[in-house]
Amino acid sequence: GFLHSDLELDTPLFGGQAEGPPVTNIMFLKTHKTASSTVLNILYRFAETHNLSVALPAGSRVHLGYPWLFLARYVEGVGSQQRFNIMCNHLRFNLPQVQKVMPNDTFYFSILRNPVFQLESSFIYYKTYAPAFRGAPSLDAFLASPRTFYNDSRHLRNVYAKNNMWFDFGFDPNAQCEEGYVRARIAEVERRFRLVLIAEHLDESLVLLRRRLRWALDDVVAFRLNSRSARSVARLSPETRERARSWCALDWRLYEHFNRTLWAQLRAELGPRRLRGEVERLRARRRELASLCLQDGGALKNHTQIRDPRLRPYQSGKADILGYNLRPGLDNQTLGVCQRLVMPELQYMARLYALQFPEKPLKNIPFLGA
Ligand SMILES: Nc1ncnc2c1ncn2[C@@H]1O[C@H](COP(=O)(O)OS(=O)(=O)O)[C@@H](OP(=O)(O)O)[C@H]1O
Repeated sequence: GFLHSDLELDTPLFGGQAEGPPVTNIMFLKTHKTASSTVLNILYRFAETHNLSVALPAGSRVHLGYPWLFLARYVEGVGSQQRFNIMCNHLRFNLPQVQKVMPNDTFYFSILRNPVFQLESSFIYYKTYAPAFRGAPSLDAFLASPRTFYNDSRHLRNVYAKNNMWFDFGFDPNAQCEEGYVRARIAEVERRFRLVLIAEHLDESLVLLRRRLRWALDDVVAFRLNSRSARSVARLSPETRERARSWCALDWRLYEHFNRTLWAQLRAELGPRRLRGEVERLRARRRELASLCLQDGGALKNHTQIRDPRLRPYQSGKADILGYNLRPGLDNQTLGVCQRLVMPELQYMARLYALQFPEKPLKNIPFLGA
């Protein structure tokens, strides 16, 4: 049918440079509020369609011990099975423990977002959860006097309020932004992570990811997941943006560095013309899949508008998290493909858990009333 009509989609596109089998051992450090759920969907789909094992949270847990530093025992089935192919749920990075779960040839990658917008998204999403945000009437107010609100930097729920991406990499979010320290940590990330995607340039990032993993085009096509309605996004004044950059100075340094290296790699490996062509192919395929799968031309829907409860994303804080309705009347095979493309993280995790551990109790997704 339609999904398999374009043979070119399955062939490598990068000439001799893409030789070899697709990479299947992958660790994605899922940072917070950075488009990481969109990337996770890509990895879950690849794992499911290629029958790969995923290092899923143990028991009823929904993440890998976050915000505690990751430990191997947070993974379901660790010990009974030697190693896993894919690891991509939220965790705080801790290399020696990750290595107990993942093979030696694992490809490590992650994603960063401009810390100003990452913080703004976190503020709304964790508004009622993080004590530092709970007391602040707005992000402007929080940043005008952060120490008033962020008065307990050791509170575990405050990890979302300062240098949260730096924290996710396993580093101290309250450290001084001192040159030697920052450079040493960035060098550490560079040594381990073969690629760091940038949310602002996600399509360019995915072109590079696809090249590194030697995957087919369809493997990296994804719809935007976990986005907020315009109503729940705050407009920030230039002063607030500047304050966010200095409040999250460690995140800012990390972001600046990897934004620069992403573009250096794109220039060196593809060049502007080829990159434009690849990005356009990715977007064209996304549009094609959107018109095949999604109702109303792919319009984002709030949770009351999403008919199928299994496709409703988890709601948090003051954020209005959007999702999609599928076109009615899809044949079974197309329906399966489309459902996987729009399935929210928690539901997809529960699905993979049930497939991988049929003997264990199902993951309970409380907001679905399951
Ligand atoms: N394709 C693409 N390009 C750019 N930005 C994107 C994309 N997909 C998701 N997003 C935005 O990422 C935010 C959600 O991030 P996460 O999925 O990492 O959040 S979470 O930590 O897993 O809850 C969320 O940001 P906000 O809308 O500002 O909250 C999404 O809109």
